[in-house]
Amino acid sequence: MGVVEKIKEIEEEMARTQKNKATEYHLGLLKAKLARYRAQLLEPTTKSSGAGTGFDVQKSGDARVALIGFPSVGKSTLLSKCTHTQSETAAYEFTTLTAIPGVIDHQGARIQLLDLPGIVEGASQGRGRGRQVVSTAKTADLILIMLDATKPEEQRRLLEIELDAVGIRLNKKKPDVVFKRKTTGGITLTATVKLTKTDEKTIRSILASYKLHNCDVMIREDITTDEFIDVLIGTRKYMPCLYVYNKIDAISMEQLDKLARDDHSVVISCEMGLNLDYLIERMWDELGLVRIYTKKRGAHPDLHDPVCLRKGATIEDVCNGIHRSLAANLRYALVWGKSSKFNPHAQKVGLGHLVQDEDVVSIFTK
Ligand SMILES: Nc1nc2c(ncn2[C@@H]2O[C@H](COP(=O)(O)OP(=O)(O)OP(=O)(O)O)[C@@H](O)[C@H]2O)c(=O)[nH]1
Ligand SMILES: [K+]
Ligand SMILES: [Mg+2]
Repeated sequence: MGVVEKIKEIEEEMARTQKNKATEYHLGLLKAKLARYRAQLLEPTTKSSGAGTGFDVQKSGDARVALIGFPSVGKSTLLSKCTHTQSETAAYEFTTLTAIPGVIDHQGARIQLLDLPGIVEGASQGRGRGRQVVSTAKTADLILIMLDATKPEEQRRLLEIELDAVGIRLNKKKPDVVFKRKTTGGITLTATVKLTKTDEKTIRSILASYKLHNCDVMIREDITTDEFIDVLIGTRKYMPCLYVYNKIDAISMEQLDKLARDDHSVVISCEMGLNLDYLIERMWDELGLVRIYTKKRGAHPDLHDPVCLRKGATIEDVCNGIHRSLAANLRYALVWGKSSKFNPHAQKVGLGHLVQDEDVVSIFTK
């Protein structure tokens, strides 16, 4: 029996099994087994099989955003509207057959927007170009799930299931669990909070099913069994995501109002150019980019070409963003702006100083 059939069999057994306290343990084991088979499916078996490898598109700019959706929801139309790149659009499905990159210039930052082929149900099990699409999506900093506002709401769930099956966790934080393999000493399991969604017995048997007989596990959050399996598998990707409902020109105000209510959703019409600027603003916020303007001694800061970094960046990152030998030769830096203790005056800082959006930085070398 192939892996796909085994997966199907387990899924059927899970669907047949009623969820209650008595079956919780058995379901936990099934879930662990399922996760193992899915991981196998995603590993390339031979070099030429292509499974697990994405489209070969060079990363460029300061961040990458990937467009995922069923066919004909308007992904290529969005790329063509927001960037200078034209991607073929048409009323028939699977118009786009490869990854097409475009660039959005926004507030001095360059965001790469990747148009991708539409995916179909079952994509995670190898249907269509699904696996290639999702592997490429994993290389992005933000996912835009594009949906057709005129289609049933269920399409969103179906897409989420596909992404979940390949280990992409949307808008979720990594579970707060410390897991350490050892060579001897058995299993030490501690929980600093009360576990209400799973229990010690389930966790121990899952560890056993993974042949993990020596390890330290410290659980610091009320996790589910699935979240524990994610920690064990370790290759999960936790990614921010916006749900973009397109074609709002074709729905009623009542429907629109309902779709726009969700925290992570943005409603647009590519064809009518509605709300596209707002979508870019939201992408900017989700990406959490910071712009740092550099200033040479005695000159005005360069406001046209900032160094773009992630929230949490330090002076060291700023140095590396300018030239790779700079950090090693830093004497000190002067910083003006929100991160300066003496704002509006400059503060003298070292490599570890955290910078903030729109800071101005002068670097002094040895
Ligand atoms: N009514 C309406 N139609 C739209 C809108 N945006 C795109 N379309 C139409 O939707 C159809 C599909 O658009 P595409 O951009 O090719 O969709 P896609 O998601 O790239 O499709 P595939 O590449 O086949 O997966 C085209 O006929 C577009 O004209 C919109 O905002 N409103
Ligand atoms: K299309
Ligand atoms: Mg397309």
